[in-house]
Amino acid sequence: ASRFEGVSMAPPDPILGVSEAFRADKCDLKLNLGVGAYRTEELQPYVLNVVKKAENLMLQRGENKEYLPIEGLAAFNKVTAELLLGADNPAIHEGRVATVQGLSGTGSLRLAAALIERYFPGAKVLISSPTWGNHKNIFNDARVPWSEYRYYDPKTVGLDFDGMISDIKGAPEGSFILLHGCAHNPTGIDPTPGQWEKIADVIQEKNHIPFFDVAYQGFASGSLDEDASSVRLFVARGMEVLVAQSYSKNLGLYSERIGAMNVVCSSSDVAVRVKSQLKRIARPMYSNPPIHGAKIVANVVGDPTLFNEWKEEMELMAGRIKTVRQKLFDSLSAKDKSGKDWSFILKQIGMFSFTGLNKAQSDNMTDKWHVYMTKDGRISLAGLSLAKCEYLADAIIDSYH
Ligand SMILES: Cc1[nH+]cc(COP(=O)(O)O)c(/C=N/[C@@H](CC(=O)O)C(=O)O)c1O
Repeated sequence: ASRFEGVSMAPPDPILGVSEAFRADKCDLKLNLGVGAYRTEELQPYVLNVVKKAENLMLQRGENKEYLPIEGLAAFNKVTAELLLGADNPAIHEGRVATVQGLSGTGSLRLAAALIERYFPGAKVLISSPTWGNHKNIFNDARVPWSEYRYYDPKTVGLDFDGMISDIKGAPEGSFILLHGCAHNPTGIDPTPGQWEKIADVIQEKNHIPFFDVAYQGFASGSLDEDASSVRLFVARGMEVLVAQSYSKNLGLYSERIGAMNVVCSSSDVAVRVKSQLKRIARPMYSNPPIHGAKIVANVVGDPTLFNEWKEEMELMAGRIKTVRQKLFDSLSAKDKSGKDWSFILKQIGMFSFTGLNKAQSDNMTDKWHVYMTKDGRISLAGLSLAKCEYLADAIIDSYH
């Protein structure tokens, strides 16, 4: 008998497992609205033109394959902090930002979780209810206790702002509050600028530490600066802030695993020490990060022409999702005779729409209509074409009623 006999079968991942089921489906009507990955109107994966141009540049220049430093590519770390905070941000000029290249958003969140586990024993992380399917796994595996703050209100299909504020107020002083910088996953519901001000107030009052997950900068509104405004608000108030970044969606670098962990500290002396400890955590975890994605980001942002072209392509991607969102709303409104108000779909932002379908109804979407989505009722509009909106509306209406 095997020595690994005691190893049980792990359950499929709630998000990435959906793509596996989709691939196994032979029906040609099938629709993958599971993973948050952009597809074109032809439902094909999309490699941005600027990425291809940057890669051609890199090939011409010839690159060696030497190890990167533990903290990653310096040119990348510079531009990623500037993209997030604005190149003129005083925190950057005062050397108060500790930035380490991470294995995309997931790896960056994991680095932060390890730092919290090591230096804030007993501290809790508060995460939104609901939140991205992998947040709980990351903190569980890093042995960081977490609890939830109210976020989604099924009655209004909107933000339970009062519940959110009271749960953040009620948390033990000095808790980490995990916030989605923009395009909240899975609800697509973001606080208004006024609500962000109040969230910052209560976090400051309670001496909590804000911890942003920024996986969609530029992808939500189409503007890099607008989508970073929540983070910049907290930094402008002089708060110390943790920010995990990902270039999976906004630059389409999903499998390059390129992201960053930024810790905005109150002094440069502290930032230097924090960075040194992030390196100490990274070295035994994966030693040093992959170069290719970091070079692409540094080359795209470092060249004004490529940078502008990237911004145009981001607006195109965000724009396509907005038209698909509108078309889905129009199809649902035209077809549904029940008088249900579907306008919540238009109020949501980013890649996802939180349909309110429960698990059984989501199962019906898959079993009967071959529409693949996550069981919390989330659909990725990035995987939807205008041509398929009517079909999807039929499936949703059939599953709802
Ligand atoms: C909020 C959020 N944070 C971090 C990540 C991690 O992405 P990375 O590729 O590690 O940078 C994702 C990915 N979300 C999509 C894909 C996934 O689940 O991994 C999703 O929600 O479908 C997020 O939606």
